[in-house]
Amino acid sequence: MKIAIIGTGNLGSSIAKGLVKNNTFSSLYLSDKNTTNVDAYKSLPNVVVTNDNELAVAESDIVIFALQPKHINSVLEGVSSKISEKHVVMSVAAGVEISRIEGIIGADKNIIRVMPNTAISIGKSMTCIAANKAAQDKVPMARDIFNQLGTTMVIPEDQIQAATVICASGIAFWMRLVRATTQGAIQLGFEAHEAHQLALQTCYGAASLLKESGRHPEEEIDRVTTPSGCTIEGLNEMEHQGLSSSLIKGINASFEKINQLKKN
Ligand SMILES: NC(=O)C1=CN([C@@H]2O[C@H](COP(=O)(O)OP(=O)(O)OC[C@H]3O[C@@H](n4cnc5c(N)ncnc54)[C@H](OP(=O)(O)O)[C@@H]3O)[C@@H](O)[C@H]2O)C=CC1
Ligand SMILES: O=C(O)[C@@H]1CCC=N1
Repeated sequence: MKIAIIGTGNLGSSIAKGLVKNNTFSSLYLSDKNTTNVDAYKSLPNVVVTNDNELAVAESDIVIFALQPKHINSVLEGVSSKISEKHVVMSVAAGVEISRIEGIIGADKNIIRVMPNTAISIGKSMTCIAANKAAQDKVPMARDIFNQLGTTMVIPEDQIQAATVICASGIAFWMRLVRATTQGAIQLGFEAHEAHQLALQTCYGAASLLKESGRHPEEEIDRVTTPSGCTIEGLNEMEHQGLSSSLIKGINASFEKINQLKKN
C-alpha cells in the first residue's frame, strides 16, 4: 500500500508512528509545512518526509488528510488536480463533512471519513469509519489498515460527530479521570509517581475486566461494593457530587461544540 499523510501534527504523527511500527506500507509519504514531528522517520526505508503535498499525493494511493478544519479546504484545493479515481482520500478532520470534501475534489472520488484517537500511535485506537457512495467498496481496505492500529467500527456519517466526542475527545476525558485519581492518592499519602502507577494500573485492570469478561460495569461494581463498606460510601458520595452527571453533561457540551465547528 502506498500511503501519504498530509499534516503531521498531533494526530498525523500518531498515525505515522502506528504505521511505521507495523511497517505494512510499500511507501509512506509524510508531508507538512513543518516536518519536525516526523523528521526521525527520514532515514527509514520507503519513508519520504517532505513539504510537497502534491508530490505526496501523486506518489500514493491512499492519502490521509490530518489537518485542522480551517486548513482542509485550501490544502485539498491545492492537490485536487492530482487526485484521481485510483486514490482513496481519508480525512480525520473533526467536523468536516464528506459533502464538503466532495465539493472540492468531486463526488466521484473515493472519500472516507476516519475518526481515530491518539492511542493510534500505540496500536490501541478506537477508530470510526464512514465512506461516501463511491468508496463503499474501499471500506474493508480502510478497516484492514486501521484494525492494525486498534479496533474499527463502521458507522453512518451522521454519527461521526458523536463518535469524535466519545472516542477522540474521550482520550482526554479518561486522562483527566486518571489524573484526578492520582491527586486523590497523593492526598492519601502516596508519592506522586506511586499514585500515578496505582491509578494507571487500576484503570487498565478495570478496562481489561470489562473487555475480557464481557460483563456490564454495574456487575463489576457489585463485586467490589461490600455492604456498608468503603467503596459504596465513596461511590455514592461521588454520585451526590455529580460524577455521572458531569461526565454526561461534558459529553453533551463537546457534542454541541463539534456541531458548531461543522458550520465553520
Ligand atoms: N488530536 C486528536 O486527538 C484528534 C484530532 N482530530 C482531528 O485531526 C485534525 C488534526 O488535528 P491535530 O493533529 O491535533 O492538528 P495539528 O495542528 O497538530 O496538525 C495539523 C498539521 O497540519 C499542518 N498543516 C497546516 N497547513 C498545512 C499545509 N498547507 N500543508 C501541510 N501541512 C499543513 C499543520 O502545520 P502548522 O501547525 O504549521 O499549521 C500541523 O502540523 C483536526 O481536524 C482534528 O480535529 C481527530 C481525532 C483526534
Ligand atoms: O478537540 C478537538 O476539537 C479535536 C477533535 C477531537 C479531538 N480533538
